[in-house]
Amino acid sequence: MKRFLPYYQHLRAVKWPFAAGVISGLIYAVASGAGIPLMSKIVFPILFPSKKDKPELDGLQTFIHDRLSDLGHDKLLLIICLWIPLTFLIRAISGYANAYLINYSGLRVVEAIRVDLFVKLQTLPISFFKKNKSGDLLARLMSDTDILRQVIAGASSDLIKQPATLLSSMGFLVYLAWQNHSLFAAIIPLISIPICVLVIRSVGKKLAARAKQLQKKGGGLTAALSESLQSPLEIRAYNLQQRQIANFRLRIAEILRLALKVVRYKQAISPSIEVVASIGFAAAIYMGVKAGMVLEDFLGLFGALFMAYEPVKKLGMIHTLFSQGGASIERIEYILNEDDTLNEPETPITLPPLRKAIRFENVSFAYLDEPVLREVDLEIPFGQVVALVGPSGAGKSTFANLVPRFYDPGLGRITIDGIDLRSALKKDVRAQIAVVPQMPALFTGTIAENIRIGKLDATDEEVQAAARKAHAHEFILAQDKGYDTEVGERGESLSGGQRQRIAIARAFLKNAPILILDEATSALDSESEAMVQQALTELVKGRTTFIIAHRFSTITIADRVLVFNKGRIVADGSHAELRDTDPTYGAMLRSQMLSDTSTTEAIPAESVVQE
Ligand SMILES: Nc1ncnc2c1ncn2[C@@H]1O[C@H](COP(=O)(O)OP(=O)(O)OP(=O)(O)O)[C@@H](O)[C@H]1O
Repeated sequence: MKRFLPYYQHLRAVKWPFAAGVISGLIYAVASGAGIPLMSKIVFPILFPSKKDKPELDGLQTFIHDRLSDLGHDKLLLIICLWIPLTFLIRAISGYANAYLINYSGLRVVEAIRVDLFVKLQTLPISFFKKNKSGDLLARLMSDTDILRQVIAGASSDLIKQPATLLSSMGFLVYLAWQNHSLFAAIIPLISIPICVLVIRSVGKKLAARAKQLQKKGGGLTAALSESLQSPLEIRAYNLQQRQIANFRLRIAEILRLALKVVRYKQAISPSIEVVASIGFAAAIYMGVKAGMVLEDFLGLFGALFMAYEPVKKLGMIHTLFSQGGASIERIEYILNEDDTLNEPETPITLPPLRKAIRFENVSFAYLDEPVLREVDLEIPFGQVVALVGPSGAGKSTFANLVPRFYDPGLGRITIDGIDLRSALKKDVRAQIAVVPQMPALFTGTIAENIRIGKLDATDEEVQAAARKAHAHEFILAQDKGYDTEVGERGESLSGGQRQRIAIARAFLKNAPILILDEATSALDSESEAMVQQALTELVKGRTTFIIAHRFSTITIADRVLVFNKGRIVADGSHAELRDTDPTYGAMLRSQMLSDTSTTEAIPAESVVQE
């Protein structure tokens, strides 16, 4: 329960509906807790003949009793017959208002938590997404917050109403007992309430453990599902359907097993409380009769006891809800409390556009323990086009990813015109960089909207000019609706080359002084390849460019080549220099020529590098 308190701060935004909800809960409690037993205590004895001459009443009760008696039997009967539905009407309206308003407040809380989670996910470093599966994160954002909504909505409406009902009926019981000594013995069965609490606590604990496992498995299932939905090609190409189905069945069966356990514990609470309560009732009857209790007193006692056990039962259910919700809170907090490992500086320095050079000063970096970049020390003057080559896993992408601060160096520093990247805001660093990834992501929306990502306020003319420079204009016009063509979820309707050209158009539009380009490893068709090549030649002009090169054709547009091997730069120079002086690079080129001189334009660089 304590764990949920911080989230109730979101209620500040809905304080009035929440307050109205609480007040209706109190009205509900008074109407049901004290109203009904009160009727049976004061009113029914007037209407129904009893063995007892007159009920024992206190001053106020006698006053009410006398006024009611003065009305006459028939009139009173009419009033009571109206009073009963009226009491229930008040109970119904206040109960409804309470449930609606508290649910509304609960939903607003969940809405705020979902937004907080999303905001947090936008700021977390890339490393967080590498270590967590997107499906699991999705489950935390959607299913866990939904469970939280159920908890807040389910619990909140009762959280005020039920304790208030319990208190009012218990207060009434104590009051009755105070008035009538014979009742004292009869309220002793109330000690069965603590027994109920014990039952609730122990079941709640078990339920919490199972709920935690269940939510975790649920996250795993969503992750597996999203993986499966994202890889239809591989699944079919490798005939993995049966394996996927078997895997899915296994997960579902495990989830079913855990879900049933949760249901068992959840459903056990109410009947257990009823059994304990029925023993309490039986004890009340026994002790009441032994103490010489009269029917009117017993009716009052019975009503109040009934009203007292109902909230205990409901509170038990709330406890189970909180136990289940605790597991979700834990999973939500995993995201909310994640530290941003790429801290912003306390007093950020304004980063002017790059004019002179980017420097890597003795930079080393490790994702885990093993360094993947070692003592990299170099300067890249403004406007230089640098090709990064070397075997797979040599550290090329890691090197390029340090420039936009996707990661920070473990040792050493990277500067732009002498300013350490870590002393500027991440958004300012990234504003200077355009990135064209290997498989550019296209967002849901039109082609124009996808290009406009480079500059959100770009005019249609600017978008088209960028597309022309990227050699994308023609194929865009050939689409059904030209620039207004919707691209699919992952841009599946476009070819790899077309997607790259849209990403290049984005980069043209962004017009940033630094460009990072990760070439597509898959071969583009020769026309697309030529288009991309032409677009790139244009794009790199006047920008400091890093190209993770997979094609030798790319090296021809580079001023400088960095050869990576096992995290070190083992050769650094122009294509011509390295070709003549560096044996590794020379070997790379020779192997390429040996492999097939006719396809030199499309041979992946790393395929010819021997470690
Ligand atoms: N997020 C990560 N967590 C842990 N290790 C990683 C991570 N990303 C990369 N690595 C490891 O770091 C090393 C360098 O990887 P990097 O991607 O920089 O190589 P690369 O030269 O770009 O390779 P490729 O050409 O295949 O993309 C590899 O051994 C890789 O397994």
